[in-house]
Amino acid sequence: MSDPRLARLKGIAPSILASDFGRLRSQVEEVVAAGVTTIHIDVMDGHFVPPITMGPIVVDALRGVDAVLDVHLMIERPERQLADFARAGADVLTVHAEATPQLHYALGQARELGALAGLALCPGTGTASLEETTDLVDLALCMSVNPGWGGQRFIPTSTAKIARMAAIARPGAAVQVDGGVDRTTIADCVRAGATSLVAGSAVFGQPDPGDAVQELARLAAAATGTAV
Ligand SMILES: O=C(CO)[C@H](O)[C@H](O)COP(=O)(O)O
Ligand SMILES: [Fe+2]
Repeated sequence: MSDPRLARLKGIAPSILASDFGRLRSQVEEVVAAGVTTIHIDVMDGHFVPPITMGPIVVDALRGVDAVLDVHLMIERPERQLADFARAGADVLTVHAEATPQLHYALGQARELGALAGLALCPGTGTASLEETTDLVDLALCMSVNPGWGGQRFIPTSTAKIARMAAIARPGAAVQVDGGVDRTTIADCVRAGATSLVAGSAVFGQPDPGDAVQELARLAAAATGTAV
């Protein structure tokens, strides 16, 4: 039987990186009330990418929110931290292929800890690691910017890569795109096969995040003729 969290991974996944951390919980509840079923949490360690953002205590602070907590680990050797994030309430643990020589182990570990396992690929990384591990991958993440910062421009070649990853991903897996997803890029991502659309600036950078998320969802649905 398919994990019920996979169904909730569909649609817009607001990234809290662009939120106002002084009122994090209420900002998250605002987008959940607007229909969102996934919250994207960007963890950066100052090594894999230069910035340092948040750790398990922020995941724990969002415990009980009515959404899948989707944790994008931009950290080196993520297998060493997976248990802490799982204990904090992560539903999805996404690791980067570039961050560990133990990718197969890390994906299996994420599942053993009760989370869905995600595999992220940077823009310069090919899809071979997804081919090798696809049976273990619940979420295939195509980075459409170089990881590390919100508010960057979408790299246009990403749409072709989304399609390649969607073709490799196991049936039922989420295909996620992250970086520069906004009103102008979202339709192409959906047409290419993305089922989960991370948006930071295009949601929390807007005057009304609830309205912004609903507009993005409308554009995504219009791109396929169905709701995503
Ligand atoms: O993983 C990330 C950056 O490394 C973020 O999820 C992503 O950049 C979202 O921000 P925006 O929608 O503003 O591009
Ligand atoms: Fe992210």
